[in-house]
Amino acid sequence: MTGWVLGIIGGSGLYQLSGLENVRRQTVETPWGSPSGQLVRGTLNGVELVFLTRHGKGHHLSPSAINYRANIHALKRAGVTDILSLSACGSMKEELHPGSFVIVDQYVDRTYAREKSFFGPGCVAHVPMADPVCKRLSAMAAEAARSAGVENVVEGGIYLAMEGPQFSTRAESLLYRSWGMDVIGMTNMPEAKLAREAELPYASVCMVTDYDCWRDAHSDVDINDILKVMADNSGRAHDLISALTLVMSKQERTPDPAGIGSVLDHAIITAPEHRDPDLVARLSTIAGRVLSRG
Ligand SMILES: CSC[C@H]1O[C@H](OP(=O)(O)O)[C@H](O)[C@@H]1O
Ligand SMILES: Nc1ncnc2[nH]cnc12
Repeated sequence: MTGWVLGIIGGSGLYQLSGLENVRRQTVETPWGSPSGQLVRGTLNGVELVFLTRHGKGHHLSPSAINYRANIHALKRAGVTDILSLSACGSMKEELHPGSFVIVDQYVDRTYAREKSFFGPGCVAHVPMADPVCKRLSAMAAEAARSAGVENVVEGGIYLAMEGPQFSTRAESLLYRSWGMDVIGMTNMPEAKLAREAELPYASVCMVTDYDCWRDAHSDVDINDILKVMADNSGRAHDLISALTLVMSKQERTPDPAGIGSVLDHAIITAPEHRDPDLVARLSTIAGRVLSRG
């Protein structure tokens, strides 16, 4: 064992992991409600994995209905050290053709109907989000994607997170393009923000399924086309995960060099005597490390 416990959040088209050994399923509840489904634990290449399907069994949760706080809490409670997200996404750039894997490194968050923080009245925290993903895990994921034979692996890119569930209008799509966005999806926010609050390094592999609707009116994004491309992508996503665990199995985990694991040290600004004891209790898994200091 090398200290890595990899949490995997599987998005559209990635509903289970194959090849896991010693599989255990856990139904968990959290102070924020229920996660999307059971946690599936097991080992791959000797590395402990905890898998969660983002949209739940049979894809019954829309992006706005996903309980992102419960998902991140459940993974933290399960002892994961790092989170890898796998997502379907639309492309905003000609060169990011369907089948490309973009390891995004920035976000523009346009979602508005979701709970975005574990903190709130009675315990306020402001964590840094300038670099929203873990550089180390992203680089490892990119390397793993290349060894899985993905033809176009792109390191870095801006993900526009939209509320959905409807796809964008053509005017919106053209606007996001003019902003320089690379890919578009509906789920990585507030997931990445919550992972940061939970002091968990997060990286996101975005698998391009379509050109949204900016490019060619004859091939506007369509859910059936997305699912066909995802079916192709999911084999490579499995190979990527396997390659990533192989690297992890040979490398002892050290704390994230960017300090993500201690980001709450200076983020909580509510004076101890003004903290809401109920919220503090709900925060014990996420922030107990610092809140217990008083
Ligand atoms: C099924 S296409 C739209 C859907 O797919 C993406 O979800 P995920 O990130 O979980 O793969 C996208 O964000 C939308 O929610
Ligand atoms: N074009 C698109 N817009 C938003 N989410 C997506 N997921 C996959 N393709 C998408």
